[in-house]
Amino acid sequence: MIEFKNVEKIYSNNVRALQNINLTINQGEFVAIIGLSGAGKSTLIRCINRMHDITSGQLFVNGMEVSSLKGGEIRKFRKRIGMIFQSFNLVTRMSVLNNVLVSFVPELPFWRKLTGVFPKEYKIRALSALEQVGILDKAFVRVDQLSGGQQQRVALARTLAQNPEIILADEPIASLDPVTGRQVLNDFKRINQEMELSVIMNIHHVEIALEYANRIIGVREGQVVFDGKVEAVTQEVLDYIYNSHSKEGLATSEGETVHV
Ligand SMILES: Nc1ncnc2c1ncn2[C@@H]1O[C@H](COP(=O)(O)OP(=O)(O)OP(=O)(O)O)[C@@H](O)[C@H]1O
Repeated sequence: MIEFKNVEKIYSNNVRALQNINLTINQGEFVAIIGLSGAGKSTLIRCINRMHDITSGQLFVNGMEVSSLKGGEIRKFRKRIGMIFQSFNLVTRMSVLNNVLVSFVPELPFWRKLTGVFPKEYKIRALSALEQVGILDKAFVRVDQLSGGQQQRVALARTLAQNPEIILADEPIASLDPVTGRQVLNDFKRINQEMELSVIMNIHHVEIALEYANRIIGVREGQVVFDGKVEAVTQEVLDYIYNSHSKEGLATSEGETVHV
């Protein structure tokens, strides 16, 4: 479970990227965070794995207060939270398998780090992660020979090899065409359902967010202005999240959370 309690994030340039964030995300949810560019979506996601420190309030992940973690604790904590980026973050001149194996490097003893020899058990875990995303046959292919969609699957496999409880995805399909993007999100959805992994994803394509997520969080000017089920997202809600609706307020028949 992820809990934000009155979270605020002010960057060093005094930009208040998040304010009064109160959210509870249960294990196994598939959440899409939507909002205009600059609304605070990436900041919200990146506070969860402490890529950014919050300024005030409290943020808990499975009961652990994220701000209180130190040194090695942060490393261990991050292993439980996979992160997927728009740009895939792969080493394109290496093979698919080696890109997945790289995620184990911090766990290896020094001599193995030097020799680059991975234990069999790790190779099996890496291969099985590739199988989960349907690209086992590409294990020995160099990443730069793959399509964008296949590369994003390698990134997902690298994350899955760590057995995470949560996957944070920052615009995972922004570099892909809509058809390939949907194929990648089909993997996210299947993994979310089969493994009960939580998926929290920032996304600009609203129609795709509504198609894949179970819950939508609308962020506007650093605040959560909508939090509810996909079915409750009306045009009026979208207009409000995307700023074209006045700040007068918004009522939903579903009793969803709407902050004004
Ligand atoms: N490292 C940073 N230092 C200072 N200000 C930042 C930093 N990162 C983001 N901001 C500011 O914080 C606000 C929220 O940015 P954030 O990247 O979270 O928005 P976003 O909704 O993810 O936008 P986009 O959809 O364009 O990625 C913006 O005003 C942005 O300029």
